[in-house]
Amino acid sequence: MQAPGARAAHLSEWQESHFTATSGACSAGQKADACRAQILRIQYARANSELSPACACRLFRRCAERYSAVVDSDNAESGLNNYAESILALARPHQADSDKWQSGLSVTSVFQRRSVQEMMRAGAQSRDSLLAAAGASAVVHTGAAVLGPPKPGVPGGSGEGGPFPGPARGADGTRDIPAGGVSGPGNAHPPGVTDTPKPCPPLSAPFGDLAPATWHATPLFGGVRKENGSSPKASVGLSVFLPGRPSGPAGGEGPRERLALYGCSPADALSAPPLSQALSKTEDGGQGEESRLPTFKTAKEQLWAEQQRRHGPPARVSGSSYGGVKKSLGASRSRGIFGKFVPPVPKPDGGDPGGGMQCRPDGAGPTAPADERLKGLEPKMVELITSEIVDHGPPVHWEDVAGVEFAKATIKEIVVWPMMRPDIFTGLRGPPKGILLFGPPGTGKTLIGKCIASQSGATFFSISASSLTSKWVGEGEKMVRALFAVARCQQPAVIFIDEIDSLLSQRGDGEHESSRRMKTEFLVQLDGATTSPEDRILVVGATNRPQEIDEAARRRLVKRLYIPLPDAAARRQIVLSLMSRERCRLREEELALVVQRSEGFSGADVTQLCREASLGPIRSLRTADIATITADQVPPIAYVDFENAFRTVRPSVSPKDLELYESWDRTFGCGQ
Ligand SMILES: Nc1ncnc2c1ncn2[C@@H]1O[C@H](COP(=O)(O)OP(=O)(O)OP(=O)(O)O)[C@@H](O)[C@H]1O
Ligand SMILES: [Mg+2]
Repeated sequence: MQAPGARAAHLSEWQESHFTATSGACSAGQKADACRAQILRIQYARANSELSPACACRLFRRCAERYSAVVDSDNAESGLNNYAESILALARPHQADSDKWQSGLSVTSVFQRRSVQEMMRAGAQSRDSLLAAAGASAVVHTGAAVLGPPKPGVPGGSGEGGPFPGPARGADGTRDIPAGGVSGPGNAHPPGVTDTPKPCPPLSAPFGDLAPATWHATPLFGGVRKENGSSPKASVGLSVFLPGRPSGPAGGEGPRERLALYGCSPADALSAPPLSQALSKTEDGGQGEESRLPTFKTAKEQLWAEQQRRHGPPARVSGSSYGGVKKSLGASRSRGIFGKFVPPVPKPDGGDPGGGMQCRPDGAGPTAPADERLKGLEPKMVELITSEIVDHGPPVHWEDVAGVEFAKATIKEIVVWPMMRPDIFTGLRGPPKGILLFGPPGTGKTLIGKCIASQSGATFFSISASSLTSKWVGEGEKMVRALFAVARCQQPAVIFIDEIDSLLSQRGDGEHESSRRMKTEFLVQLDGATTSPEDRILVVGATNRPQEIDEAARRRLVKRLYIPLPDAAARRQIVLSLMSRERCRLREEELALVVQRSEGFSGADVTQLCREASLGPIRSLRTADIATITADQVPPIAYVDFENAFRTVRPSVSPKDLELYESWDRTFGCGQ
């Protein structure tokens, strides 16, 4: 017996949960919780003999009815079953991600699970005792009765004959006991078979309905009210993803139908996300099923299989790794699915945009170039060009280059537009094939080169002439030939030669033989590239010593653009751009002062000035503070830091040098 105090507390709990379960102010979840708590309390009270069996049974039934009304109601406010609906709707598309995914749970297998059998036994036992006490007229021992929720819409759907909901009810208020129905509580067979066998409702497909068609499969997890095959769940699943389409049973579709419905090709489906791979294994084996289903292939595998089917065994590396406008030739680029070497040139028949280099079957590298134009070149050299000379730098935009508006406009006209509309830029309008960017050091010539690389969409070969002369001593001549040959195979192409003066300086008596040969070769190639009308190769040279360039080369670099020191607006743009990445408290008039005082600075000098100024706030700190300070505690850059920076940063270009550039520009330049 309980103490009076404990009993009082017990009573108040009863009242409280009864209020919660019936109150209109409580949410459906709270009501369900209260009902569950009440059921537990009834069991507890009955076990302590506080309630008579009949009373316990009555209370239990009422409570269970209330509970199932909440759980099974589709009403978004008063019921919980809407959650189940949405979860099922969410789960359904994941099944569609993979053709062969299916749950390990099926109508048959779920009843063979030990946990389900234990539940069935326990449920049947307790129901037996309660129903017996209440004098119920029918006993139902079907697995579906245990697991299946009551039928909303059927009065007393939870079963007036007991607390456990059942799948079907006869007109007399007792449950249908199917023919051949399972009679024992521990029976692990599937639920009863109806007299007229019906196909499985397709909606149970997400949970792996693989039961034979003769089973009248009662939905295992509730919520499906109609069992006539036109379940609302099917339309829920489809209406989410296929608005406007006639809803039909999703589970009944074959893979092809589903693919067609979802508007993707089988190839798309094969390249489905890894989720499909993860789901491709059923929970409890399902190996037998797996062997009947089409094998899942990744897009890569499929591509490889198709290539093998079409072209036979791989004698050469596929060029399919080339894809974008900017062709990938370098070491850092994708090298195809199995290939070690990415051939740099297209097949002569044009069928394969990237193929061209024969690979040894052992994958040890290229043997002989397949393209006629690469014949006679050392494959090693071709590969060097493709891996080292093709540009890989971060993208540079036109806005990153401050000032030099005329040069930028001209380059756009010569490089970008002809690439965009080669049909317009023909004949007289044909773009020049050689450009020379000249001007004082640090004015952005190399930067412009990088910008052309990013923006032109052509294959961009960037080489420093000094590396040609120093790195490949004695081989420079071959290198130059290989460079132009590869570029010819990779049209449209831009060859950017930085410090071109060291390659094309005036030929003199004291010159080394190999250097002279290389220079001659360059001129020959430049001539070929610039005179051949069908070649779409642009050579861009940059130099800060234009006066040293051989006149023969100068003639071939027809557009000679002066890249001068930045004017005030350009200097302002550089400062603003650099300071925008830092914490800086420069007022407008202070910025104007910085711009004014940096007159005569090159772009590189202005950059250096800003670097120096940015160190000012750090220098103002004590050494001890530097060790402990957080990044946000560093004081912002102020005008005083620029004042200090001006003490150490001076212009790198002298007025005398400037005079030389301007005079050369007046003589040979193509500026306004
Ligand atoms: N017009 C500019 N706009 C923005 N930044 C510039 C500009 N000019 C120079 N710079 C800055 O100076 C740096 C050096 O420029 P760059 O290497 O392009 O000069 P360069 O003209 O090629 O010099 P050199 O003749 O010595 O090779 C750039 O990385 C950039 O930070
Ligand atoms: Mg440079």
